[in-house]
Formats: sequence, structure tokens, C-alpha cells
Amino acid sequence: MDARTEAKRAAAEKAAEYVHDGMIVGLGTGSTAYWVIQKLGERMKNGLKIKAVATSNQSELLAKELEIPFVPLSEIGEIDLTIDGADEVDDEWNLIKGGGGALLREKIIATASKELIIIADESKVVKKLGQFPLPVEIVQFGYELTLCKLASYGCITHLRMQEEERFITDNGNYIVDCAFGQIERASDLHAALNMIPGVVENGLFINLATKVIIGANDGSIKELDRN
Ligand SMILES: O=C(CO)[C@H](O)[C@H](O)COP(=O)(O)O
Repeated sequence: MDARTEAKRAAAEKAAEYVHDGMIVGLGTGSTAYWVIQKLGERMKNGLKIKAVATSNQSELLAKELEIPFVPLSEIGEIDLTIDGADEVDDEWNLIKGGGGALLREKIIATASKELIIIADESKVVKKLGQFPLPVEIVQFGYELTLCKLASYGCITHLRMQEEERFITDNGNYIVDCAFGQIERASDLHAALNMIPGVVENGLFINLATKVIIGANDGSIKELDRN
């Protein structure tokens, strides 16, 4: 395993320590969240009792293979703890997410969670968000027009593709990756983008993380709490 993968795994396994019996746990999406799901599957074999909700079909499939039981969203009011990855984390713990295309479900689950632990390797930590193109989920109808509107906010848009086909989210929508460069006022941009008809949600996660756990390539882990 390379150092970066090891860093992701270390952060994920640290976060999994915050999961306790009886919790409803939100499972994130991506190569870092993968390690949390693996760890929880292992702990369940040793007696841990939790119920899960997932932020993507991919994570749900993996968790079901590991025999992690699920609870329908209609039966819960709140989620105790969600553990998820991120594409960028800034000084104020604002995030860019959606590199895996799951940002809408990730945001719905994050917003319904009492605690959101973000896990990442150190390459994701930035002073200002925006080097990673911001993923935006848009409906298919009139997508060319929505791309123009997005571009009018000062970004270069790229409709996400997968093996020559347009990438389709679990919700049947497209993803546009918007290269803004440095984002100065993430909160304002978040609000403005979501006002565009055709935009379902964008990958800026403002003020949602309650803990950030960063794995470094030297094997150390840094755990940051909100004061
Ligand atoms: O937001 C996400 C998926 O939509 C992921 O959490 C994000 O892309 C980070 O992924 P990885 O852990 O594979 O680097």
C-alpha cells in the first residue's frame, strides 16, 4: 500500500473509533470512506451494533457485502454520526466534495447528521478552496443553458464524462466540474450557484464538518476539533 493510501486508511480507522453501539451512522463515498466501511464491517463481526445509511449506491453495495444493516431514511429523524471524505478542506473547515459524484446525497446526509467527521490525507488540506474544480450536480434538461449560467460566475465548465459517456449520478443527473481557481467567498458562491435553475446542488460544504481527521504520509494523524 502506498503512503497516501496508508494515510487515508489511518484517518479512516481513527474516525471509526467514534462509532459506538446503537448509533445510526452515515457512510461516506470514495477511496477514503472505503476504509471506514471496511473497518465498521470488521467491528460488526466483533459485536458492534449499528445501523447505517449510505451516501451512494457504491457505498451501500460495499456495506451490504460486509453485512452492515441499513435503516430506511423514512424511519429516522437524525443520523448520529457521518464519516466522509473530501476533495479539499480549508482553514475554516469548508469543503469541496463531489469528486466521486455523490455530493447531493452526501450533503443531504451531512445536513441530517449530529456529527460530521471529515477524513482525508494531507494533500486535501488547502488555504483557500478552488484548486480542485467544484463539482455541481445539474438536471439533464437544458444542461447547455445551465453550463452557460455557471460559466457566467467566472469558471471554466467541464461536463463530466465516464468512458466516452456523460457521467450520470445516482439521482439521474449530470455533474459539471467548474474550475474557479481560488474561491474567495465560498459561502456567497454556494448560495449563488444554487439559485441557478437547473442546478440541483453544488459541492461546497460550508460549516458542516464538526471534526476533521487528517492522515499524513509519514504515518501520523492530526485530529482537529471545532472549539
Ligand atoms: O465527495 C466525495 C465523493 O462524491 C469524496 O468524499 C471525495 O471525492 C474524496 O474522495 P477520495 O476519498 O476518493 O479522495
